[in-house]
Amino acid sequence: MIHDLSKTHSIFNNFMAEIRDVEIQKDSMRFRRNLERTAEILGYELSKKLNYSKKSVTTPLGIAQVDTLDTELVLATILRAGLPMHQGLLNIFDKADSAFVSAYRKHKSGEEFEIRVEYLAAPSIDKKDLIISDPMLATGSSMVTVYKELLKNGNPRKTHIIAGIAAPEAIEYVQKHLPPTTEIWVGAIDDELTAHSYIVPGCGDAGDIAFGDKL
Ligand SMILES: O=P(O)(O)OC[C@H]1O[C@H](OP(=O)(O)OP(=O)(O)O)[C@H](O)[C@@H]1O
Ligand SMILES: O=c1cc[nH]c(=O)[nH]1
Ligand SMILES: [Mg+2]
Repeated sequence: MIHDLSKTHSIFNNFMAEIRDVEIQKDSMRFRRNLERTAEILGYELSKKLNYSKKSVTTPLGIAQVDTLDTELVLATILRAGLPMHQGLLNIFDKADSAFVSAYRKHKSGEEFEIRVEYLAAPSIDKKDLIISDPMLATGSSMVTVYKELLKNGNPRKTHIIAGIAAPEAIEYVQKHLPPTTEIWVGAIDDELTAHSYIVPGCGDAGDIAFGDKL
């Protein structure tokens, strides 16, 4: 199931507009903070689909019955660009465990590349709800590769994908390779990919904007 927050009028779209804006992007701290707050909102929307049960809370004046979260979560993200979204998710799911996976495009010839994973630091994800965040879903190959890598640590009960901007190709690819129960929470779905697999209009290279050019 796909949840596209651009379809709803909310302040969320102002944050997405700033993420895309080539002038505002020059302020990398603002870019990172905007990714963080989009993840907070996407995570909040996702939280409505998790499991809750009533608990008694002692207040200074009595006992309150509150429906609180039961679902055990693992928040996974893809280095580098996923880090600000990861922080956003941790801001709201503060009891969750974290998983970090690196993924980068290793170019073979011209436009062709494969995804290389060289770092995985993850807890058991067995029977937990797995949330994988990444600001960009372009071809979807980083996401699918990382998901498969995480399966070395168990089988999640359910998987959620949180992304800022997605290309239609990536949505199709993720849906083909992840279980049918997977839910995709996305800030916007754009038109197309360039020959170098960049999203158009997208926002450019999210990792470089957030953290600077790499050699
Ligand atoms: O859907 P895909 O075609 O796999 O592309 C999307 C990936 O590209 C970006 O990372 P990048 O490889 O630029 O690494 P970075 O975070 O270090 O910049 C982005 O954060 C995704 O991980
Ligand atoms: O458009 C894109 C595609 C991959 N990675 C990015 O950061 N942006
Ligand atoms: Mg990048």
